[in-house]
Amino acid sequence: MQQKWLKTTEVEVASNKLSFYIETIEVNQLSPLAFFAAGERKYKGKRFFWQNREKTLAIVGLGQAIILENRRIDRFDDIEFKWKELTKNIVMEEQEPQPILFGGFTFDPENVEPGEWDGFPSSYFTVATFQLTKQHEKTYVSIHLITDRQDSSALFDQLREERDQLIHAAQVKELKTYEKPEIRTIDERNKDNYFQAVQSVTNLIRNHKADKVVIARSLELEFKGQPSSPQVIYQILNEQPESYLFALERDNLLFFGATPERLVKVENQYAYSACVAGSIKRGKTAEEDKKLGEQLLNDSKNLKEHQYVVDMIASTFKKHCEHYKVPKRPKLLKIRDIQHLYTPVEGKLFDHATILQLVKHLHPTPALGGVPRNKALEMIREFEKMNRGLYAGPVGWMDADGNGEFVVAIRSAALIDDKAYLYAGGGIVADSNPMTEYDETLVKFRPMLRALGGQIQ
Ligand SMILES: C=C(O[C@H]1C=CC=C(C(=O)O)[C@@H]1O)C(=O)O
Repeated sequence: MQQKWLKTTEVEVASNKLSFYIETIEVNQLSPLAFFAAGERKYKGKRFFWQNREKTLAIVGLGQAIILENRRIDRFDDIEFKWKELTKNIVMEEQEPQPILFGGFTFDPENVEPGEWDGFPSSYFTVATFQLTKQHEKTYVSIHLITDRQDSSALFDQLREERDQLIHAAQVKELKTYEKPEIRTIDERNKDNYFQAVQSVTNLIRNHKADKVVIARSLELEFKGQPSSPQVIYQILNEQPESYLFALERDNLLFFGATPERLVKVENQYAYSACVAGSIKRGKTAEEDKKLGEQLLNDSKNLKEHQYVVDMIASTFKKHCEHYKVPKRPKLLKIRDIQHLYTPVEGKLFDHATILQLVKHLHPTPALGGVPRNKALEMIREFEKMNRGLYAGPVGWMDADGNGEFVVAIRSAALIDDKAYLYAGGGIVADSNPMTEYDETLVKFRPMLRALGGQIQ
């Protein structure tokens, strides 16, 4: 095992007498998934995984140096405040990977529907005890210890030993291939309610009660046996490498997915977002695919759905940026099962603007909520009759300098013991048709369903 020592940093955390110890080493040849899997025995339920769309960054977390969670109305501000407190004395060198806060915000903290998300807080973030960062072909492993104990050197030595064991396990074991899980049953939960919800919402939109509302539904899969987290992450790594891949464990729940949709990325006070709304399937041949793409680019219903998202994201950038740009027309975003209308938006943030303030104001965009936002949220609560949990919520990471990236957690599923819950929805406007919307959810279920060993049509 070749390792290059960087340094150990001790930082006093402002008001609560905590110290934040950080030690980072550079390591050779380490698969992020193998590192994640090395934590199976000791850290199951306390891990996360991230790979960006460009595949220039992978982050894995094992264990929890600290958990920041809340069930508050001011949930974004609360997490931001606590993270700033924790990190305000941290000074890192430019090339050094920083400790990151990883987690997510649920779609709607006011939703009280019982189900698989019972007990889940409306914000859930952690700093990992062991953080692997793979960035531009270099891999680092950091230890984070946040403690109020004065005599933590023995504890830190123990963590060093454990880190070396984890690295060793991840390096020497052959890169494992995992079978797909075996499904026993698939249940289209509340299918009748979905059709009714789409119909009722369409009628309300026609009566000018709202302009657009996104209605979703879920599938329940039961497996023969219990799939493991590395097993299902392996499948999305293989099958959806062109998407953002994320996985977050909390006790026996694994929320994971492969989303095409960035909510916001901030790098050195520049912000990047993406409007992704309006969909059509992929063609079986290149010719058919091109035709379908052209059809989508000229379809007034989809263009309308898309424009609501562009207007909202542009107006948020206007409030937070010195300058920003939005292309006039959408392009196509083609991923394995589906093509979307896509408009990237970018801008230079004002000095005081932060990634979490952008997340707070952007979520939910009309790609997942609707227009007007509050009316759409009320209608989703009334008609959807399910709790989205983290589905369609912001999931991602940020560092102490305020850089980070959050995606919209669609094309996702919650895996709990021998069951998985898959989620998909679509934008409803005045000329929506329930059967077409239903078919679109089938296409959107496909990536997660295939990863979990099933298929539709
Ligand atoms: C709500 C979902 O997709 C959104 C993102 C892209 C396209 C969408 C659409 O065309 O309706 C949705 O707004 C989902 O995948 O569950």
